[in-house]
Amino acid sequence: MATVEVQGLTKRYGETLANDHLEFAVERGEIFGYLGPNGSGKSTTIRQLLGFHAPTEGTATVLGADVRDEAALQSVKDRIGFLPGEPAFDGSVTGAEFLDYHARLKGDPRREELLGLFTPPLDRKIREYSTGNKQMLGIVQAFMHDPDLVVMDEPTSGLDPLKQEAFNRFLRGERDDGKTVFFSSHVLGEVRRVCDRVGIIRQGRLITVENVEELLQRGGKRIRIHTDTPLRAADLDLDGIVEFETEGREVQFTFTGDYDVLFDELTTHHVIDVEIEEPPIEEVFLHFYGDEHGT
Ligand SMILES: Nc1ncnc2c1ncn2[C@@H]1O[C@H](COP(=O)(O)OP(=O)(O)OP(=O)(O)O)[C@@H](O)[C@H]1O
Repeated sequence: MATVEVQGLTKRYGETLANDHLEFAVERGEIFGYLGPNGSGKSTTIRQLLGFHAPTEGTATVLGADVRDEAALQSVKDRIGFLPGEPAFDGSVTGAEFLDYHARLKGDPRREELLGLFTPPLDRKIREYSTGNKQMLGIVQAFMHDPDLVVMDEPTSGLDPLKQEAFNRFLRGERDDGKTVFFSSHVLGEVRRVCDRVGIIRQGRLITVENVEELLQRGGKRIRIHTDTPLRAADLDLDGIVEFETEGREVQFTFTGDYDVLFDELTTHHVIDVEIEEPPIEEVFLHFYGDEHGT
């Protein structure tokens, strides 16, 4: 049985259909990214997986427990770690006191190991913490009892790039040890660096579940080129160019075609500067998943 199995999961808040008959599974030993723009329904799914909100229709199982069955879910809770999107810390306690509290609830065999990697200032009151320090404290809390499944809502917001990389390395190690990680994000770059597969949600509906490599191939890259004479779209008549924009001697477009063909073409122009970036997530949704999924 998969570690997480979502079966027709549906959640309505009044008129809002926040999750619409979702179907997907997260296998043991994978890092699964749950990607979607703001308000698409990611946190709603997470709240149901953890039993905070009841599904309107459908259900999910987590480590074999049906999320509608409070007793079953309770029996697997100490095998689950959770990092909320906006952790509600009590600012008047120190980081150490916060971890002590959680340790009493579920244990902390990996606390010291995690504090070697993530370094919140434990003796200070949480109200004095920076966003990144709070995030690190939340990460230690989520993993210190050595859970089999960790669910995280936008985990790397606030971490600096070095800590983010340390976190990604740590997650890969957990995955290799057979742990399962489910995390939501609205940042394609965050998901691509660490996830094996990604589910894309938009307006409550699951658009696709893909391997990250496939997603990136479909998503293309945003390319910005500065030339000494203005380029027009017609000068770059290549397959795979969309969203072409020009401003003075700079052009920008999203490219999903063959890089060799693009670079050959560019040798016929005098290029002063080139930037290649991840496309904005909305563009991936709009251009590669199309309007039939609802805009
Ligand atoms: N408790 C609630 N009551 C009413 N509507 C809600 C509630 N929680 C979420 N919603 C609505 O459900 C939809 C999905 O919200 P959700 O928070 O799940 O999105 P999200 O993808 O997690 O967004 P973000 O990336 O901004 O956190 C939104 O339209 C939101 O306004």
